[in-house]
Amino acid sequence: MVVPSSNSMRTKKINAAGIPTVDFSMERSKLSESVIKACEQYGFFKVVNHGVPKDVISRLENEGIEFFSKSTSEKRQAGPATPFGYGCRNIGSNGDLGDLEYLLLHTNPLSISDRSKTISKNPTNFSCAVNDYIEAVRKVACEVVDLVAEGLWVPDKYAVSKLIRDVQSDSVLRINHYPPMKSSSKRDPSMGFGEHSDPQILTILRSNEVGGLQICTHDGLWIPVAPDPNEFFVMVGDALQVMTNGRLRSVRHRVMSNRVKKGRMSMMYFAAPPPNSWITALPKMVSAEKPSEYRPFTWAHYKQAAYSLRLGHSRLDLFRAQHHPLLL
Ligand SMILES: C=C1C[C@]23C[C@@]1(O)CC[C@H]2[C@@]12CC[C@H](O)[C@@](C)(C(=O)O1)[C@H]2[C@@H]3C(=O)O
Ligand SMILES: O=C(O)CCC(=O)C(=O)O
Ligand SMILES: [Fe+2]
Repeated sequence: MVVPSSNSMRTKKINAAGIPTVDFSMERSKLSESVIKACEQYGFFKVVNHGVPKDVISRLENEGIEFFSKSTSEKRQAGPATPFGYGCRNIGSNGDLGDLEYLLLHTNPLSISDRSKTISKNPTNFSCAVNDYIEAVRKVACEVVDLVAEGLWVPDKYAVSKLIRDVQSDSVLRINHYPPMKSSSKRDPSMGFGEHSDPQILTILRSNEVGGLQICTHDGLWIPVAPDPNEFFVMVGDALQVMTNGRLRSVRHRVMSNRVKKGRMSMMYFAAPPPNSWITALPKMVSAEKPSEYRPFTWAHYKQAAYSLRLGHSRLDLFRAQHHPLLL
């Protein structure tokens, strides 16, 4: 497959099978090594043998199918997404558009139960499906960051997962639906979700069997990701890049919609710390030879910056230690 790179329009034949797979049933020391390798190489990998029960995934998937099959006016009752709720075509509030509709939810159980009333005729079923899914993928996210800490020999192994498990955690869940493109559409492929990195610590992504996701390598080449509804994909987010002082870099990604009969549905858990947490390099990642690349900031500061910028902005650059506003 020939995939143009976003900025340089370079093209290269890419083997989609090149994406690393991490098997959670592997022996622990090998496991942490392979997580670090995948995170360093791509900031992206597939997890197999993750232990999340199939019904936890299918219950949320069915809720998503039911919601997105409603009429536009019914769906709009759950919107607009400011930032939470139902959104259609607008991604955020700064003019980014995509060929998708979505539900964005805060993972706080009270917020979920409140939102459920406008999303489903059976809010209890909806909240249960969402809460069970969040609990399961939070475990996967915490396991991944613990493996990262082990692989980097960080003394406080749970320093990062503690933030994700915190009751004040600002994690969010997003369900995206990319409707199938009409065969008369001239724009083939079209941009489902534009190029960006996720601001949080880590993203756990699952989709149905419809593809479209592409990741960008550190050399600027786009790789299509073959969908796998039974497994999860992990993405390194901006906050983990800062915590590892740039050793792991957040992955830029996008979704292209193609002329397919079925729509793509994806569900992302974005693992985030509480708003008042400081996002700084873990002490183990800083030395005289490798001083901190970023100025200290809280998650609330970072989110505020992210939400005031366009989707594709390389917002971490604004927090570089040597960054000077006049050099913008
Ligand atoms: C254009 C935007 C949408 C976004 C907030 C932002 O201003 C920039 C970051 C975007 C993003 C990307 C990853 C997640 O999908 C998301 C929920 C997030 O935390 O940051 C979205 C935001 C959004 O859609 O509200
Ligand atoms: O829908 C997808 O597969 C990815 C979406 C995404 O990157 C996001 O919501 O941040
Ligand atoms: Fe994303």
